[in-house]
Amino acid sequence: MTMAKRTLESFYKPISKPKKPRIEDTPPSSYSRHPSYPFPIADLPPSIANALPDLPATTPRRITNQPHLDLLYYQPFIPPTTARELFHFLRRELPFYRVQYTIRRGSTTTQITTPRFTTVFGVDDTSIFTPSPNTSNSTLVDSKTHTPIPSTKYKSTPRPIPPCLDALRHRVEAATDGTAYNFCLVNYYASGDDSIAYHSDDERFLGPNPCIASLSLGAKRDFLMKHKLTEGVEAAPVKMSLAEGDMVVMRGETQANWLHSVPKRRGGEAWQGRINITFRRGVVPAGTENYYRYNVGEGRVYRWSEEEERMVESC
Ligand SMILES: O=C(O)CCC(=O)C(=O)O
Ligand SMILES: [Fe+2]
Repeated sequence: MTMAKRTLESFYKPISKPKKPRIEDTPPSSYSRHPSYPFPIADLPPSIANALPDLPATTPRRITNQPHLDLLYYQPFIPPTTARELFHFLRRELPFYRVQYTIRRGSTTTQITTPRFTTVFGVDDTSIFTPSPNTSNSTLVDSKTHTPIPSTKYKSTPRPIPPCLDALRHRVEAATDGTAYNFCLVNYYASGDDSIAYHSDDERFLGPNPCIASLSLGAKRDFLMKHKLTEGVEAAPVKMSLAEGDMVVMRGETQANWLHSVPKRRGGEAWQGRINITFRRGVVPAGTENYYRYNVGEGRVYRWSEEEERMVESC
């Protein structure tokens, strides 16, 4: 075994002891458990939880200057210090997936790997998790009869929104005219190579004129919108540079008429990673199946490693 080299100078300097964290800096984390979670999910630390009642940080700008477009733009919804802390917290504490699926066109099948990490919590309007102060006890019941859901109702395993995201949901609901959201989808774009292609968020699952609230944390990325272009409609494309803490709410006829995307990006700060959280209200079981199929899938669970500074397979 070789001894670690020390410079001559260092022999005359006292070796600094690693700093012991002060008790008040590191309150013990509490965790929420549920049989559907791959591991317990931490609750928000007081430094973030105590900042939530002050949201939104600004009043939104309403954008309706294009046909069928109805957006609310908060710049920001969450102020910088809290947004930074929330970004690191969620990246570290949530389970993520890199979903693979195949698409069949005629006789050819193509294997697709979703070009970002995803995760989802929630269940559509026809079912509800029984409210319980302890997440681990909450079970799925019919939202009308309150009788237990038969295990055959869903192929997927719906998961209750963990308290750390539920607290955020309450603030977002209060800010968006009391819209009740029952789904929380989270995307993690690890670098500029990660993206989401042009799409609209399907009316079939969300009902007509759905309201979708979309929060950005971490690296700034472009959010592009273009009209689906029905005959005789002239609409200019929209480009927004979404910064940490910003929130865009898409409402009214927006989903029915516009597509949106986050394109791949060279350079900039994209390599630092970006989290996007969308809150939505699913109305039919098919929506639940679709969201779990494409945002959780059946593959491996990933978890952020502070040591390796990347998503690693969780054991
Ligand atoms: O990352 C974003 O800002 C958009 C995400 C999105 O459109 C989606 O998850 O449906
Ligand atoms: Fe979307």
